[in-house]
Amino acid sequence: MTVIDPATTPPGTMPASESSARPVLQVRGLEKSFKQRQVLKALDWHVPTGRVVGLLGRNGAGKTTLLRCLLGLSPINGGSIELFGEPMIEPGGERMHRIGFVPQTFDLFPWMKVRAYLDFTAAFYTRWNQILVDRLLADWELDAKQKIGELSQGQRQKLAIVRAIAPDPDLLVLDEPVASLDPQARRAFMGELLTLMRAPGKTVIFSTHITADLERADADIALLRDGRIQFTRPLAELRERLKRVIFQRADGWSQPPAVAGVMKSHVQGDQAILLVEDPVIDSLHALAARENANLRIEVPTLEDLFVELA
Ligand SMILES: Nc1ncnc2c1ncn2[C@@H]1O[C@H](COP(=O)(O)OP(=O)(O)OP(=O)(O)O)[C@@H](O)[C@H]1O
Repeated sequence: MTVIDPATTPPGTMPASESSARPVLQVRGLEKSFKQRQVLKALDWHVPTGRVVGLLGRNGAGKTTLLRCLLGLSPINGGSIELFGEPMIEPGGERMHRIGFVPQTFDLFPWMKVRAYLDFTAAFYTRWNQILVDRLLADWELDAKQKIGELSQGQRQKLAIVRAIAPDPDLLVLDEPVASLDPQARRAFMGELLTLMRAPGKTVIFSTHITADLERADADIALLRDGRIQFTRPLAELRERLKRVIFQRADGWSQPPAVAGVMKSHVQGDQAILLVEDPVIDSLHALAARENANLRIEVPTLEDLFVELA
């Protein structure tokens, strides 16, 4: 498979219309290694206030590592992180009241009952929304009298989400928040997320492999690959600008034909399949005629994009 990195979009940049917005998060040159394994490499990322951002990347790409570094939960080896315009050095302080975090797994306080855990947590926050907590417990069928240790994985994830949303955070960070949820719960959760986002100044960053959820949230897509954020772009813009271009001919292809704006390409059977940004349709037709090939241009699904790019 031929891989050509996007030339038009430097890693971590935002579309011009958004780059001037006040960032909730600004990362510059972030380095993170575990012993000899470098996971994040000179990573730059800019997330403006008021967006829902879906962080995509293959297993082991470093999504959890990145989210933990952003929140000061994992020490970094280089670079800088600013949250709400201030350097992130360690978790804690007033700023942490503005951040909600849902970790990938939630296995704290197994001996505590759901209600006791939430009451205990509420005491640390000035903006705890008890009405929302009670509504979500009822809607998501969580038994307040049950011990956390006796909850299923999905129920724990729901509890972690309730706990993260209740303090009315300005920034909500979720690490695969819906992995254990059934389709109904996932849909309800995305609904809550979007409701939360309607308030001005709120930002959500969540990692996921479930592309349907990103589509439901109409999220910006940030792709983490090779230790860097390759791009952050609104889903609608990706849909509009990226096309799947397929050249087919009986003789097949030794390599995909050269096309301006190619992000990735490969040969499969008698087809050359290219992912192209802003394709020039007339040029593609001319190329197909020269190469004696049939041409097909498709709008890729987000899942196609993820498979091609990640
Ligand atoms: N505590 C750790 N010690 C050593 N290596 C680690 C540690 N945490 C993560 N890694 C390594 O860092 C890399 C990135 O892991 P990470 O969990 O951040 O990936 P991810 O993108 O969240 O993956 P997934 O989609 O599977 O959850 C992996 O190679 C992993 O083995």
